Amino acid sequence: MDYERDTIAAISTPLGEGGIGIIRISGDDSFNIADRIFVPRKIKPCDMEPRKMYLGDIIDPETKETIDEVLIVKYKAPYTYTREDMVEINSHGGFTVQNRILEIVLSCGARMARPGEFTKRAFLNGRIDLSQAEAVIDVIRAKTERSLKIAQEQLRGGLSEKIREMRHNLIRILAHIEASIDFPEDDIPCFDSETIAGEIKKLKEEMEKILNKSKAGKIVREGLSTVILGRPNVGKSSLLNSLLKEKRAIVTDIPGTTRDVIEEYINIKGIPIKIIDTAGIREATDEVEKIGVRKALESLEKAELVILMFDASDELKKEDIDIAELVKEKYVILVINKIDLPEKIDLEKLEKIFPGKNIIKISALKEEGIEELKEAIYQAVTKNIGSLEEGILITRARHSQAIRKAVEALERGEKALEESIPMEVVAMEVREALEFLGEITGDNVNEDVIKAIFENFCIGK
Ligand SMILES: Nc1nc2c(c(=O)[nH]1)N(C=O)[C@@H](CNc1ccc(C(=O)N[C@@H](CCC(=O)O)C(=O)O)cc1)CN2
Ligand SMILES: Nc1nc2c(ncn2[C@@H]2O[C@H](COP(=O)(O)OP(=O)(O)OP(=O)(O)O)[C@@H](O)[C@H]2O)c(=O)[nH]1
Ligand SMILES: [Mg+2]
Repeated sequence: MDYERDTIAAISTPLGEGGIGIIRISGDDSFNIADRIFVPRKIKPCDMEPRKMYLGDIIDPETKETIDEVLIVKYKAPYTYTREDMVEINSHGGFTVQNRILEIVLSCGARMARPGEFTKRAFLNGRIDLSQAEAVIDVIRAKTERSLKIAQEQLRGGLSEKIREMRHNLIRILAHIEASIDFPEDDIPCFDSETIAGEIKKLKEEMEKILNKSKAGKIVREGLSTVILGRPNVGKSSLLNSLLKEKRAIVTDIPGTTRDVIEEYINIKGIPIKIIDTAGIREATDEVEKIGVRKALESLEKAELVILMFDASDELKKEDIDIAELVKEKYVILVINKIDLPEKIDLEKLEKIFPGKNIIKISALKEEGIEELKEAIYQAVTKNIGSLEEGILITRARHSQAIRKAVEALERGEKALEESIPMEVVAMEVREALEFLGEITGDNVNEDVIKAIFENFCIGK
């Protein structure tokens, strides 16, 4: 796969007020551009040692106007992030100053980098594989220390190693199969179909074990989406606020206050939980509220966990029961709010609707029972996803799909073995499995997939 060899530039730090801002340049022309726009205090860029910082000024080569006092670093290929010549300009961190410097760099012939293009070049130049490149953005977006740890492990090459090892084993199996095709009369025991079947089974089980934890991986990377549902005024927004410990959502005693869907992350023991506050569900008459209710129902569809809320200080109403019907397919935590007020709710009736289900009693207003609720959410997560601790964790649907397809290919291979279909067919399936695993590391992946991955990056990465 080839790529454009032009020189690219971007602001790699967030735009806005900051101590320092970094503008990055990568490509053959990087050092030339630096020479034209940097006036050193002591050493000219062409005489600068790589990876050393030098002080000087960025000037506009047209007007000779000084733009900023900066530190500049030169990186000589191939020992760089992209494996191309690179320059980093450490300017003051300000919107105008950084943009001005970028414009000057571009006017000297660099092209604005597309999202993820530096990392894409690191991948295309073979410094990192595709799963490591994906880990770069996962590190940046990690929501909890647990997410970060897993992303760092993947960036280090942990997943790549595992995939390489499994591919190596597949190649070994393939060699056995091919030997049995080429020399069928040689009755060497380790080449018989039973041994091959055993080897395939072992590898398939290993892949299945990884797949079993893919849900956990996805949750650690993306968060568990948890929707708070209930009829108007039960205290959904109050609960969101007390979980966040800030007044994020509007709370009033008017039923139908929340209309938009509000999403915020909380961290429960290192697991990111996306809490979604929604409009109270009822037969709305108001046009805006109707849209809110529709959005609430859409959130329910996508949610992995439902916090179903009832008002302890009020009777169970038809609306409550209708909502209970809606969540039947979901993992539900029952919450009774406003326990600081006299209890009016018919708990027995509620228990009948949800037999055997634990009910958590809280007061969102007085912040009582919130820790118990968090513990229940954590329990729901661990019940749902199992242990996070040991072994390799895959965090992306792209990875689990590839492994699933590899497992399916191996299953077809096993079936062919059982049915004594020619060994060539078995070999073909093993080769397929090999290719699917190669999608993860990018050894075998099409350009559209690569494009889609890097499009999701931020600019300057
Ligand atoms: N200023 C700055 N800070 C940064 C980065 C950067 O590019 N610039 N990084 C970027 O995101 C991260 C660091 N990651 C990096 C990874 C590899 C190489 C690199 O040059 N690798 C070469 C040389 C290895 C070596 O000297 O040991 C290589 O692997 O061949 C640079 C940065 C975080 N902080
Ligand atoms: N006494 C008491 N009042 C509460 C509690 N939680 C919420 N409230 C009150 O109940 C009213 C409704 O609270 P909200 O959080 O806006 O309820 P909601 O479910 O988001 O309502 P909608 O957005 O209209 O669906 C407000 O007046 C809150 O102060 C609680 O634990 N105890
Ligand atoms: Mg609300």
